[in-house]
Amino acid sequence: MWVGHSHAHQAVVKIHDYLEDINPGLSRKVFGGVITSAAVSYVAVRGYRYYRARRTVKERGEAAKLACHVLREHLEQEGPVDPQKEAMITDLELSELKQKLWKGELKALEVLRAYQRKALQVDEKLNCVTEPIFEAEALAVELDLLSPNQRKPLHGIPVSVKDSFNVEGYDCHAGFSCFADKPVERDGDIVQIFKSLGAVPFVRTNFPQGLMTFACSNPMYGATKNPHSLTRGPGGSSGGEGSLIGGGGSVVGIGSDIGGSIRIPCQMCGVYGLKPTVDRISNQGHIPLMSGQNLVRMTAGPMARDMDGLILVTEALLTPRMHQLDPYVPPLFFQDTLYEKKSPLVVGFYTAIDGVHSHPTCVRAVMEAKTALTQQGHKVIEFQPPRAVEAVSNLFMKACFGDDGEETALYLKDDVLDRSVTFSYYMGKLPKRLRYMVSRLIGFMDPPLGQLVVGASTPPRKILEWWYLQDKIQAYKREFFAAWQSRKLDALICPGMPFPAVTAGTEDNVLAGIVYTTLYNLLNYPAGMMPVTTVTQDDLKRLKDPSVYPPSGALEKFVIQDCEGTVGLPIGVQCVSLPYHEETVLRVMKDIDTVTKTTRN
Ligand SMILES: CCCCCCCC/C=C\CCCCCCCC(=O)NCC(=O)O
Repeated sequence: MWVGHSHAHQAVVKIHDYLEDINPGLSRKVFGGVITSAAVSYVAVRGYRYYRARRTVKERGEAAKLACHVLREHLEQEGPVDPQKEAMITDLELSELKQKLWKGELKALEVLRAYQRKALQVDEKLNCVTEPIFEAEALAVELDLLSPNQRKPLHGIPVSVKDSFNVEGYDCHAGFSCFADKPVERDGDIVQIFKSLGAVPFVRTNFPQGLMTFACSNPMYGATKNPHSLTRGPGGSSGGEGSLIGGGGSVVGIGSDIGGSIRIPCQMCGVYGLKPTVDRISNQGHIPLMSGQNLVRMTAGPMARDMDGLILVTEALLTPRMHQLDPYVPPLFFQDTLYEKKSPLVVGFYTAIDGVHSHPTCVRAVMEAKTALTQQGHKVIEFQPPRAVEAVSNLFMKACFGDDGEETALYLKDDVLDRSVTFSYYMGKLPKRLRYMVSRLIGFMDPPLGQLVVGASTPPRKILEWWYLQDKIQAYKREFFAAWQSRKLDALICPGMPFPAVTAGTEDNVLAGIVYTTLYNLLNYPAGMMPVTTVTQDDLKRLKDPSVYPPSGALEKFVIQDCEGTVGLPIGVQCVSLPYHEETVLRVMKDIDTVTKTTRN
């Protein structure tokens, strides 16, 4: 390096001397000209790339809108519809819909049409659909030709798909223009499995740029709204799914989660979802962001409008076919023995994690779930996860942001940046020492967020340090399991996010809330999220009482300030069990749902 540098230096000196010999002052002119042209070319190239990216973003967004318009026109041309029948179809719970399709009382095509129309209608209000999947029609027509004994478990069920999963013939770009307009050749595994089960993937749904935030907006498709309050966000990153399902435009969908992306929108939009153990459901064919990072891995999972729907779909998905497509999915199919076990369970509970206070409705939701489980004969005992904020900061954040945000920055180079990612993008751009100092400053205003950002700002630098990080994660997993075992737990209930949906675009103010969900990605425990209750006026009174909800940090102050208009917003409970015990998670969720569904305000 030094040798090359010294050669270059000598060459410059020689040219300089030569030019000065010809004409004194000429070298300044020549070098000045070279530097100016280099600078102008650099700015021109970057400017052109940015212009091209803006054009791609605009055209991609317009193409998606046009695709929705084309479908709308196609549906209108089909002639008169029976709105009552369509409303009956889209109001059915998943299990009822399945029965009617199985018995032949409903045709796959008429169910698809009802959902296409409903999804477009919901999308007009919430901007949750990115584009329709046109091949759905041919699939439905084919399904209607099958004889009854050829019907598969999810025969004719329409499924919405988060845009970050591969769908043959469509691009998969996560909001980065460098990936736009490059159609993929193969469906992602989970899409393939849904199809092989007879389901009909029919629309793709919105997400935040780069997927690493719980907002839901990107430059191509804009921001998605919450079905319960148009000024609030749906959560993310599977926010398009949450919004569409919560708004009634889909009965079941596919999301992904590395830090809460399935569970957060479930809480914010009042829907049901399951983040499985890594590799219980194949992840092949999801956009490969952070894919070389193996310490905390992204996982695909189902989201549904009702509890029985979530169970039905999970049971259907955990088939031998999944293992055939991806041999790294263990050959562990739906375990009826766990789900149907009659003996009472020991369920731990906590209402808050030290350092990040829990909104009174979130506390009440856990207590209502606790009462429900006790009524069902389970034993519910207190449990506090050890060192949660510290573990997420020092382990999860180091693993997930250990590249200094380089991967995202690479894809975003000269691209259009969405407002939802500016904080992490520019934090990544800061020189390391400055970033560390800024993180410390953030810590004065918002201690848990400061801790998280310090974690992200001090990643492992050498391979040996990565090994040590892996060791520390294993050690934390053992520590958590020892605490779990000491209480003889089968499962755990707790808040999934310690506040309801926040005003759209303000998610950065409450980032520290992610410790509630990311903990179970770090541990790789399966975790489900389900609606239990809604915010009441009385909860808001208690929110403003410092003895109930101390305004100790920036997050809490923001939640109090943002609480106007939150009455009626859904709040859920997170249910957790040991790795590969998805069936226990579902059993606990079902037992809570059986009681709380009837009394939900
Ligand atoms: C390297 C620069 C430092 C950046 C510091 C950023 C601090 C941000 C704090 C918390 C953000 C963590 C967000 C995690 C959200 C995960 C969402 C998710 O599960 N995505 C995966 C998916 O959609 O599949």
